[in-house]
Amino acid sequence: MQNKSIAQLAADLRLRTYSSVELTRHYLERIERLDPRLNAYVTVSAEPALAAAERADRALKAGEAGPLTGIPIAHKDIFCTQGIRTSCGSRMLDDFIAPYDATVVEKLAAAGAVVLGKTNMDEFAMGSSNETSFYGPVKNPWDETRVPGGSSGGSAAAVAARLCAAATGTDTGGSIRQPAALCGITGIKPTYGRCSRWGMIAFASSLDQAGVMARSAADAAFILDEMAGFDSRDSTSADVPVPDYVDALDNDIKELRIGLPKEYFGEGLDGRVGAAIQDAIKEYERLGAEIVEISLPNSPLSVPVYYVVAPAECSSNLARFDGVRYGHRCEDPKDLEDLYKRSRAEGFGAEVQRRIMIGTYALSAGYYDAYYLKAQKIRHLIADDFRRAFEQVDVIMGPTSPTTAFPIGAKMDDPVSMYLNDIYTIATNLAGLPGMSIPVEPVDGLPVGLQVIGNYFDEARLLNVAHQYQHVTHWHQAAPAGFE
Ligand SMILES: NC(=O)C[C@H](N)C(=O)O
Repeated sequence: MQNKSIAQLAADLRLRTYSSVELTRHYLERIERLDPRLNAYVTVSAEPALAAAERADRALKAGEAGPLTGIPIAHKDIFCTQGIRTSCGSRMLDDFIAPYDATVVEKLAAAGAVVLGKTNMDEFAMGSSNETSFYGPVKNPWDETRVPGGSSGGSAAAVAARLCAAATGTDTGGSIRQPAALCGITGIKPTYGRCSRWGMIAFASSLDQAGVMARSAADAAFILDEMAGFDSRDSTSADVPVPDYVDALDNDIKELRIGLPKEYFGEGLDGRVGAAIQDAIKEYERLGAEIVEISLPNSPLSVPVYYVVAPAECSSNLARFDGVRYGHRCEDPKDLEDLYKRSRAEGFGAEVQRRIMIGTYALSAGYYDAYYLKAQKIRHLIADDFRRAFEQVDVIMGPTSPTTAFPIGAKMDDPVSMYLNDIYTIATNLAGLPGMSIPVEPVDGLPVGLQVIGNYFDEARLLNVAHQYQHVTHWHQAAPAGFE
């Protein structure tokens, strides 16, 4: 069952080949048996999952089922779930149970999806390897000595290891696409504002966006169909009509114009990863696409710009965790200042503390113009590069990440080399554009992701372009040994 697509699972559920309760028990059994190897889940919510599966079975019997009714999924532990702990990968929220569901959670529940549990992640989504989690690193199912990427590493590993049919993720600088690439799955970060951020714990609010991690573009389309849309509770939510993503999958891609930014194929890119990407692009040429060389001249500045803007917003967003209202509170504080200081020092891990300090510094009087304001100006230049590129091409392609999955521990002492994992993904967030990662031919048995970037609100085209590749290749179907 775990290798079937969402469309196949939905068809089986309708024909009563098995019930949603049976399917849910099957996944729960796999999680119990296999997840101790991976640490992909922080919380498994077996009881509510089985109750939701029973409701789904009743809806299926009554003929009231939608495409996701009874399909078991997982949520990144950054989405608030009423009654189920939401830790955000942090000691700060180790015992936090939200009194409400995030809009994305609410929408998927309304569509009948069953939630198996909450997936591990880098603390407050800060990281590219899942090693900053308070709950310990996640292992990559393709090689358990390596990282799964991050910050949505638990979701990526759970999808790759068939411990759920699909999962939610969030992407601030690459957190859906990079782990999708490193775990050999399909991930889509929609346009900023496409999915509601309400109830999604904030890291950098002008960049954060929810999206989908699945085994194929078709599966992702089914989930995004239900997740996307305007939400009046999120002031940055986009009031733009949502097309039917599943309907668009089979569109013809002949004469598709693909832009290859020269900056994405230069120094820093592993040669064999680059060759795998070039092979995938040749496949697109065989499908009738036209290749255009383009330039995104300001994209090399995206990592430094991000590491001013994201920490600045993080330092402001994370100020709310003060030990007073909710979150970790230190024992026996002497006075209010002691309460703040110790609660925050004990509740936040090293990477989160580093970002709060960088952000506070960048926003402080006297430095604001030199850092934050300058970064915002360059952010506009980066967005302008894309605007010009999309006058010439329909989509942009390149590698998602410069290397395959690296060994656990390899980059933890060197934050800059960790940050460079997102060299190809961050510009998309700064511009607010949608991006995807899809698996291509692996290198030494380790997955490689092709990144596809689209114009604003062009998710339907991204999913269509990815689906057409997956129609003629089988990389997305490969399962890691031991998790088939
Ligand atoms: N949240 C993200 O998109 C991940 C990015 N690597 C970061 O550490 O900020």
